[in-house]
Amino acid sequence: MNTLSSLLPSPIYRAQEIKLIEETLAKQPTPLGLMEKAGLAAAEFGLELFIDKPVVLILVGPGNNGGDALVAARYLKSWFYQVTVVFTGNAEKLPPDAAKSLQSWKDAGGTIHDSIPDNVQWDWVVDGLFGIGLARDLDKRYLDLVKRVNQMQLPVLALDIPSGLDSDSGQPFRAAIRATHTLTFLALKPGLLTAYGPDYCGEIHLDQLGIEPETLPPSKGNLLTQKQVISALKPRPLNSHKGMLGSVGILGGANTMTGAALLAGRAALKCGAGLVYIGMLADSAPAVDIQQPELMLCAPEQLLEIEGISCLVAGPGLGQSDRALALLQNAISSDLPLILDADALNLIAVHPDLASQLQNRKSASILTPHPAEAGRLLGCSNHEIQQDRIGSALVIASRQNSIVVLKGAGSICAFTDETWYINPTGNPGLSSAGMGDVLSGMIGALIAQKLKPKQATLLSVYLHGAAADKLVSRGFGPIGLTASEVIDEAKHLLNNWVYGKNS
Ligand SMILES: NC(=O)C1=CN([C@@H]2O[C@H](COP(=O)(O)OP(=O)(O)OC[C@H]3O[C@@H](n4cnc5c(N)ncnc54)[C@H](OP(=O)(O)O)[C@@H]3O)[C@@H](O)[C@H]2O)[C@@H](O)CC1
Ligand SMILES: Nc1ncnc2c1ncn2[C@@H]1O[C@H](COP(=O)(O)OP(=O)(O)O)[C@@H](O)[C@H]1O
Ligand SMILES: [K+]
Repeated sequence: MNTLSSLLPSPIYRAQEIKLIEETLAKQPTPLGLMEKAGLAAAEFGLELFIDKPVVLILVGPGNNGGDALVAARYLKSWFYQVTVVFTGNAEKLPPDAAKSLQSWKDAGGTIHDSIPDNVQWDWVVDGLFGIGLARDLDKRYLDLVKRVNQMQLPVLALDIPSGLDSDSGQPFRAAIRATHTLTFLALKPGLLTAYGPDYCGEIHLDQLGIEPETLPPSKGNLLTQKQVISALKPRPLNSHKGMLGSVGILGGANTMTGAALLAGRAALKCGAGLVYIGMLADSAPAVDIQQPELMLCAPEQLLEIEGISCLVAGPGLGQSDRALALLQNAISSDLPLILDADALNLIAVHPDLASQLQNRKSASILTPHPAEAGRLLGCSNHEIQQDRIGSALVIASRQNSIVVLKGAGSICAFTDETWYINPTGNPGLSSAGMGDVLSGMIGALIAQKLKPKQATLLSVYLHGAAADKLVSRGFGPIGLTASEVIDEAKHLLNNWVYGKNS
């Protein structure tokens, strides 16, 4: 069994893909069937977690997730746990493997309750109501069970996925079990990792049921891991100079939003760009950033004339004025790698000519929308984006011929070749103004230092979240975490990853 942080690059499959894999595996002869393995793995994990907690409530649903729970119940009973099994479904309608598991449970002397008994104090709960087969809102009977379990405030081990959570989107179907632990089988599912998934899953563990990951079909989706993102990093040559480390140009900072451009610039500087220029639109733009005088501030029109810029970031505090529009047009028509955030995205959403200009760019474009910006780009609501974060990110990537980072818990990085990644780092401390500006500056810095746009994007997204996680682990958040703190921590982590020092 693996914890999330110990996973190597790990494939993520949507429910339909998992079902196909399951069908293929079911045809192969193995000493133990998949359900038996899943139930045993769950019971063993329960034993590991709750060895001193003997009284367990097990909820069994109407499909194969319920079958897993019945197998777990049988093992736990044989290990002298006091097991109460609740099954409210129709035994006649159980799928064949689950029906066999029910029979084995009964053969082992197990009994079934058709509702949660009153006046019993359980130590923990196994949630085996629904797994990847749930595709519609919970009906009242299951909704009541879910709510009742959530009110118990007990440790809950969810099998495969917390019941009620959509395993593709991470959205609850009206309600979902709030698990303290989720043991997922065979491979990761996106719903565990993005949108509300992390809120409902608790600690995620994976049991591959003895199936070697290499034998699984290739997946378009993968979990981002530290090992993968840092593979492109290498120490600087001793004989380096600032010209080798690239220069980033930031376009933004209109009236009242100068801070956004400064944050992007400081992030670019502290993530290693050799030179950083900021072209600010504000009427009385500062001539210098007193806190960070290394930044070179200029008029935005002047920025676009500077020779030797390696990479442009357009959007932090850009505003949507005519001047902003004209500058953005120029930025898009440049042949530099381009990161577009915030108002640059909002302008593209309302100017189809800009959108088509973007589609035809020869060099890399990286779009970093949050869900509301993504909704504007696709002409739909924020809610619709969140219902299908992966699909939405892929559509924007394909329509705009761009790399896309759909931000928010479990950020999705999507590419034009239809591959996608989910980022496991980050926390609610990042839900504060300026964090997106920092991310765009970081991507700019890494592209300027000659990382490939894909690698620069994946590394920045992972690093941004990892920096926030580190700060929270040291008590600097999540409440009140600031974008400036994230910049400094990202610098430390990056040095640590390259030079292996606890700097
Ligand atoms: N993948 C693997 O390799 C392995 C998979 N395994 C396990 O199988 C699980 C998938 O099993 P599954 O396909 O039977 O689906 P599951 O989640 O149990 O639910 C489907 C049932 O729920 C019902 N139902 C749906 N919505 C409902 C509603 N709102 N209200 C009421 N009922 C509703 C639906 O009824 P129907 O829609 O057909 O009328 C159907 O009866 C998977 O998550 C994992 O735990 C392991 O055993 C081994 C390895
Ligand atoms: N709850 C969260 N968990 C993980 N990451 C988060 C969370 N909330 C916000 N973030 C991250 O913080 C950043 C916020 O960006 P954005 O909304 O554009 O902020 P701003 O516009 O204020 O700069 C994104 O990278 C996003 O993924
Ligand atoms: K479940």
